[in-house]
This record gives sequence, C-alpha cells and structure tokens, in this order.
Amino acid sequence: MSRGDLGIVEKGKNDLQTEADRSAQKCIIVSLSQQYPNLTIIGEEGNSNSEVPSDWVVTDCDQGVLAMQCPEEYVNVGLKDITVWVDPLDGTSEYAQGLLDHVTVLVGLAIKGKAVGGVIHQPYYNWLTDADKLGRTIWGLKGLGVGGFTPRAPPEGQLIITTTRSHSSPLVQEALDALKPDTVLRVGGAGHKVLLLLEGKAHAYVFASKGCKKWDTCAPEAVLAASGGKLTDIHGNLYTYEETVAHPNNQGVLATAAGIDHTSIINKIPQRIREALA
Ligand SMILES: Nc1ncnc2c1ncn2[C@@H]1O[C@H](COP(=O)(O)O)[C@@H](OP(=O)(O)O)[C@H]1O
Ligand SMILES: [Mg+2]
Ligand SMILES: [Mg+2]
Ligand SMILES: [Mg+2]
Repeated sequence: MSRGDLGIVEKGKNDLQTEADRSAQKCIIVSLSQQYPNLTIIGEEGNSNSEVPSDWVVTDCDQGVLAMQCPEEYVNVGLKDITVWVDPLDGTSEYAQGLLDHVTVLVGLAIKGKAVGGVIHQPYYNWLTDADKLGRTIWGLKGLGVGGFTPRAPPEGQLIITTTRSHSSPLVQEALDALKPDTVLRVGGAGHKVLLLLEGKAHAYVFASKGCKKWDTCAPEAVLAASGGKLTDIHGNLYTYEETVAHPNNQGVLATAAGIDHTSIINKIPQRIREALA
C-alpha cells in the first residue's frame, strides 16, 4: 500500500489478489508450519511454502490465551483431526479501493470438520479515527468464549442486515427484500460483517449467493458461535471444514448475532431463493 503498487492479479471475475494477500498468507502459513509441523493448513492464495524474510516468521504464542483453561472436549484432540483455514486478507476488493477498515485477516480452526476456533484480526481498525490505536484482534473458541473485545447486543425492535458491497446480484437483493430490513449495511469482507454482528451493529448477515469459500467462513463462524451467535448456509445447515471438503460455500451465508432467532430468519427466505441455492 505504501509503495503505491498493490501488485494486483485478477484471479477471476470480480476476484482480485494483491501483494498483501500473497505476503500475509506466506507469513501466516510459514509461521504456523514452523510451530506445528504436519498441521494441515489451507490458504486462499494456494501453496505458500516459499522462503520468507526471517522477521516475518512469528515464533511466539499469546501467553494470555495459553493461560486459560482448555475446554475438556479439546484436551485430547490430535493434530490429524485439525484443519486450519487461512484467509490472509478478507475484503480484497475494498482494500484495493482504499476502504481499509473493511479488511480482516482470518485464521479458522476446524476439528473433525467442525469450525470451533478462530481469529479475526482487523489491521486497519481505527485508521481514520485514532491511528495511535491501530488494529485489533478478536478470537473465539467454542466452549471458552470470545477474547479481544466484549460483544454487544444489537438494538431491539428493528432489523439491521449486513451484506456484500462488491458481490451483489439480483438474488442477493431479492433475499434482502423478503426480509424487509430497516437498514442494510453493505460492507466488504465476511470477517468484517461478522464483526458488525459481534459489535451489535447488525442483527444478521445475509448473502444469498455462491462466492464465499471455506476460508471466508471458518473463523467467523467459530468466533460468532463462541459468542452465542450462528453462521450457516441459507437453508440453516452448518458448513463442514474437513481437509477434503469442496472450497466454495455454494449454499450462501446466513449469520445471526447472539440472541437473534436464526430459524425465523431462515424461514423468511423465499422458496425460489432456496431452490436457486439448493
Ligand atoms: N462472486 C464472488 N466471486 C469471488 N469471490 C467472492 C464472490 N462473492 C464473495 N466472494 C468472496 O467472499 C468474501 C466476502 O465477500 P464480500 O466482501 O462480497 O461479502 C471475499 O473474500 P476475499 O476478499 O478474501 O476474496 C470475496 O472475494
Ligand atoms: Mg480473494
Ligand atoms: Mg475472504
Ligand atoms: Mg482473501
């Protein structure tokens, strides 16, 4: 970004990759593989086993998290049961347009195919308002809770929905219309949209379209679930995250904040849309 050249590569229609996506993925994958050899890690930007500068490699752990009690159900988990899903830069389209606070870095942890843990790092949080306090890191583990900030409930008596800013379609709009929201917040990134749910700024994240992939939803699903919320496909089914699963989330995304009736929102999705995303 500061070099003035993002190094953009077009991967497909409305699907960019920048040098920041490539570099962040190398940093994360090399760091995790050095600390946990043989860990299965799947990143959005393909294989990244290349050399990286040594000061990119993270060799320490968060002592505050390590000091916590590991939930009983995870004590005997083996490395082979774990798949880590890395989205090194979520919200690339917005990043390329300079909407930096839409960007997050997502690291999701699945055990036997279930999304149970995740980190949502927002590197440019506060960049326009308080640059001295730039960035924040939110993590969640089902059974333990959420760290890095305190979730808040969305306002009662209204429906605020967040959805895509850069990947809309007639079907996406039709689903929103059917839900009759008071407000629609169109922002970039799956991570950013789930942060809006955690912050109490939206009640639901609705994306009635293909396009999101497993690395977009693994960490957000786990962090949201750790806070009492829920992320599923448009039919209300959980995605699975085992190593062999297909990457696209072809049945769309529907997520709700803690305390919001997920099923009642699912039930308002018109049959025509369900069939289109069957
Ligand atoms: N039609 C589409 N084609 C490609 N990627 C899509 C897509 N719809 C959603 N995505 C991906 O899903 C994530 C969230 O999308 P959105 O911001 O539109 O809600 C983004 O991740 P990345 O920015 O990590 O690629 C975006 O690229
Ligand atoms: Mg991408
Ligand atoms: Mg993404
Ligand atoms: Mg990405």
